[in-house]
Amino acid sequence: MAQNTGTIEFHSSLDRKKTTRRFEARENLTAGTAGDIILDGPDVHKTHLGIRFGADGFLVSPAGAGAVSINGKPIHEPSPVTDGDWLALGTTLFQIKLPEQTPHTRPGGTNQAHVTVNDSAKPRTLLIGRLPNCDFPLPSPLVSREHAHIICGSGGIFIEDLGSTNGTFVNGRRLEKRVALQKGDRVSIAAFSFVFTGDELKQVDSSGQVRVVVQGLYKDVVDHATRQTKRLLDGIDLVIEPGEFVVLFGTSGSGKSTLLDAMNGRRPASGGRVLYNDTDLYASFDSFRASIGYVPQQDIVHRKILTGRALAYTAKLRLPKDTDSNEINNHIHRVLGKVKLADKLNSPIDTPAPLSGGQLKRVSLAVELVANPNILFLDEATSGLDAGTDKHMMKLFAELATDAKTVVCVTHSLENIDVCDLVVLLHKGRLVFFGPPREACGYFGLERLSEVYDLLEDEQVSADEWAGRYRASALYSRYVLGRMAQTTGLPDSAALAPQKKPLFGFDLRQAGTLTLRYFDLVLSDRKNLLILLLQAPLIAVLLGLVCQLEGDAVAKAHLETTIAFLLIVSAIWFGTLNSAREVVKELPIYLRERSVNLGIVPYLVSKLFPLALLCLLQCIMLLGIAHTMLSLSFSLPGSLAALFLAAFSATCMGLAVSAFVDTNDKAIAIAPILLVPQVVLSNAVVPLGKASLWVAKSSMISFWALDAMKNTLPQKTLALKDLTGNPAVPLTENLQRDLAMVALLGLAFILIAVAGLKRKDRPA
Ligand SMILES: Nc1ncnc2c1ncn2[C@@H]1O[C@H](COP(=O)(O)OP(=O)(O)OP(=O)(O)O)[C@@H](O)[C@H]1O
Repeated sequence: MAQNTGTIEFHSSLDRKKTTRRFEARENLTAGTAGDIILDGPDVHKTHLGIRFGADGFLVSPAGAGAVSINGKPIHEPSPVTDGDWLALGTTLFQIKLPEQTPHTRPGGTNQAHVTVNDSAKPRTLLIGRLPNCDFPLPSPLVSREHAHIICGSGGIFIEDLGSTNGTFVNGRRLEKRVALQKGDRVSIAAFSFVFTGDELKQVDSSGQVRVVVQGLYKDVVDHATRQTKRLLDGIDLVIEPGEFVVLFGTSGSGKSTLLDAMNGRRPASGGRVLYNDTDLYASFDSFRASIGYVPQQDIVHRKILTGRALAYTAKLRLPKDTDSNEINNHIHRVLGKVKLADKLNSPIDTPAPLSGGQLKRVSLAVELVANPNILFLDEATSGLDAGTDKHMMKLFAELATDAKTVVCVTHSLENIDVCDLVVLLHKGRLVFFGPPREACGYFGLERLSEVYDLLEDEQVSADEWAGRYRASALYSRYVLGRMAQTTGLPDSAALAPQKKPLFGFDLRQAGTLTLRYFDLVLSDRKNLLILLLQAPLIAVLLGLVCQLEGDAVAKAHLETTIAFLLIVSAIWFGTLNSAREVVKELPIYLRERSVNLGIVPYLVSKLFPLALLCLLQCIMLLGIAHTMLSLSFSLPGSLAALFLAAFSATCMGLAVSAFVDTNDKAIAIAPILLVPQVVLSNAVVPLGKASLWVAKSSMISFWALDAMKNTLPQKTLALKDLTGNPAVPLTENLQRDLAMVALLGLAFILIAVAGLKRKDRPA
């Protein structure tokens, strides 16, 4: 029997906005940026689509010149749409939902929710990608244009990744080669999950939304002070439905950050489980990595560059390689609009007109939203903000949740907690309340929720008792047990060990983007750059004014050796101080990017290349001025090579320091500890004994660089003998070997820097 009314929903892939319209029978409407139904997108026309509801359901057709396709097939006439279809208006995809219609497979077609892959005896290859014209369009910025192939042949059904940036995963394992799909296999691409039923790849979640189940979670650590095992979380059970905004609060030290990090996989729990859409998070972490948004307490944005540029670099680092500049600009406009900073696109984050604390937090949030995550974790994202800004931020988080993102936020401020769907209250690592905020006061018998802290601190009732009371409550039955009952069994993938990140993987594009960003940062901080560039000429002029090359040939040779020593020490000083803070000063950003997809080697290369250029400029000025003022007799190319290599190896030493420490102060404090031995063991200040000579040869840049400098003196100077008959300029090795040793030490420091950064991968 024909229905009199029908509802159609358009879920935008751009911002996950849902647009719903109820139709009367035989009603005709248009959709577009100025149609009866407003649908937005970069190339959506004012009236782009005609829609008619009748006895055959919904029929859509192009209403003007704009291209329309359904599931990748262009249409020119009225064509039916069914639940789960992907409708493309230009390049903007909308998933159609027909709430009153049972989902079914389009006959002979490729309905997105249930893709029949072996309905043909003929071998065929289906393309999965983010564009509408794919056989299998997955509208997410994290999906590559040509992401994966499904190959249906007589030997079975295979899946193959096409070199995508964010990977194709089968049962939580990133695909490295073509594999045959087995019944029950879970395929994940970005936040989309499918189960292979034998003849269908069935989408198990809609539009990539995330449902979180936390079951029996506990976390043990060894307390460094007492050497005893300490339980930070105990028996945590929660279920968060897709699109819910959940606030985590509790007394100080109650385990909020620990729980947040256990739920997002940054610091996994010791036991229990965390499921995202019924898939074990820890076992399949790599498949979720790119689609989890995380805003830590510290800002994750470089302050020295323009807002739009900071976001563009993030987009280039996180989005697939084939994302073009138009798409990146669209994403930047989308996220700045979302965090209500559209007018700050070309504003500097820091000077001359710094963004406010709230605006800075919103930029950090925008950084995370660039990849359009489906689940967003915010750790005290409103701390330090005034009450008004806190309110705006909380409302913003609630709006993000209405865009079908699951949002979990730790906060201390309870003033604006009403805007969230559910609150989690922790006390001494135990769950003492999980339910709607408006029910919390009634549950605890309080007038204001802020009084709950005093109630919990009252030692008469222990944390275990509070947890027990909650487990016995109707709220626990409704919000934990009731929801938990809808969770399917633990998937097989839970048994898998997480894949290790390759240590020496090198992504040229990533290295290029990071290098450009680093150049941008160095050039934006003009005052600092000027100070760095002025150091060398100032020292060179000082040397030129103080030193006089006087006396006989031997005295002059000794003086030139002393000047060489001073130049080498200056170069080592420049190199170390140029780099000693370069990692640690951006540690929160490094850690966040590393947790997504940052490679250690591309990261270090991006630092080394600009810093090498800086060293070269400094050494040219240092040597050029000193050489001219003092008429030195060192060969210019040879001595420049020795100076530059010394400065560069010292840069590597500074990076190694920066990679191991966790604060700027520590980096600055350690630098002299490394620099003083370079002076003492250079073989220029004090004569070296057997042991000290061995230490100098095996670890001192200054020892080999000074020997290299001396080797560039003219032969007649090197042939001079002093009064005792010994060479006036004693040498240890020839120039090539000296330079090779300096380079080798630089390489060793780079390896130490790699080890320091690798160490930071360990969860706390
Ligand atoms: N690695 C660790 N070893 C020992 N104790 C730890 C470790 N990590 C956290 N803790 C302790 O566990 C407790 C919970 O820490 P967590 O940071 O999760 O609390 P929180 O509720 O977020 O605290 P706050 O509100 O003060 O930020 C704290 O008492 C903390 O000192």
